[in-house]
Amino acid sequence: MPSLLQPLPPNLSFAPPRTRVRPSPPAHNSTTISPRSTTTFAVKNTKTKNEDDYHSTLKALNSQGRFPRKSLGQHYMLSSSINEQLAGVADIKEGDVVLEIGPGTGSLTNVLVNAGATVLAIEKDPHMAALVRKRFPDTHRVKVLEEDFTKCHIHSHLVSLLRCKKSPDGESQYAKVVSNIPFNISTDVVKLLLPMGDIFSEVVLLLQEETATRMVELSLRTSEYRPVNIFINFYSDPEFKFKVPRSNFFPQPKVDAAVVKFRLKQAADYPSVSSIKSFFSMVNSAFTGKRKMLRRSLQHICTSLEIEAALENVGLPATSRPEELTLDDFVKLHTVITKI
Ligand SMILES: C[S@@+](CC[C@H](N)C(=O)[O-])C[C@H]1O[C@@H](n2cnc3c(N)ncnc32)[C@H](O)[C@@H]1O
Repeated sequence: MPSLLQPLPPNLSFAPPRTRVRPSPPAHNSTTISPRSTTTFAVKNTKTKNEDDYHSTLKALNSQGRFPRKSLGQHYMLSSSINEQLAGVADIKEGDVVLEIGPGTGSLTNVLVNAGATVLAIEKDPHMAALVRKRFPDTHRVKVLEEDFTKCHIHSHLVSLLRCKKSPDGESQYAKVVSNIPFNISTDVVKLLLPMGDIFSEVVLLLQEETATRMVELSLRTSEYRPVNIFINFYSDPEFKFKVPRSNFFPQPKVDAAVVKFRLKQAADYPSVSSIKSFFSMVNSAFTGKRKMLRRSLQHICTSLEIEAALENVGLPATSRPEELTLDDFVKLHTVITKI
């Protein structure tokens, strides 16, 4: 069986970085590292204290003799100040329980632990999981699970961790999620986490910028408007926090990133529908078939005449298409249709 991560070929090991200090402005510099003379990874506008992260990230990778794997979305964060901002967005403080998906070299984990959190870190890459375990030997502060997040039973892991942390007055505590996740599992992560308002109060994710914008902006009446927008707003209040230029990652991705904070709703605050499963089944059907009118795409639920009547009943034109309906409109339509 080939190793999950390919060892660095000898001619592709990371060379010691060359550092150029710009004379102006004095507080900022530009550091350039060349794994090969033909390839250049540059970190611009990072403050002097972030150089540590830059060097330690490469040192950690070198210590494993590993080259970042594209299939695992391994773009490591080089700026400790961005990691601190991520923790700040989630307001991490002493005693918090935090889930981190994909800790990588543990640079964000370190910031979370320094802020006082207990971290449950889930890492798919066995080499990186071993690295994080070695870096944080205190298993009371950092618990590392070597698993694929999209397949693990996160709910049971978190529930037992939170039970140990229950406050003396018996009040339940909520965990938080803070993660720089691989871009290719963003939608899966959001779909898994947002309905968990019973254990998480907020989910702070570093996402591809385009995905972040699409998840937060409603884009009603555009082809960008999808069932996932209905899903996100059903379970949370999303907020675009800040953009992260691609130059802050190693290796540098082809796109910029951005931080989104999802404040999770609790079940009592979800829009009132008779069945969440049947609601999302209707929403998904509504969006099948590009630019189809609802009176056609929902025909498997009831007749077109009944759908037209239901649309008019909730104050919408009989010719409505899914991209014209807000979450509230879908909720009202579902209520009327399920009574037919
Ligand atoms: C974008 S890197 C971020 C690493 C680190 N958090 C940082 O900020 O430098 C994504 C990390 O997620 C891990 N990963 C990829 N797919 C995963 C999955 N399905 N479950 C858990 N971890 C995964 C990768 O191995 C990698 O360490």
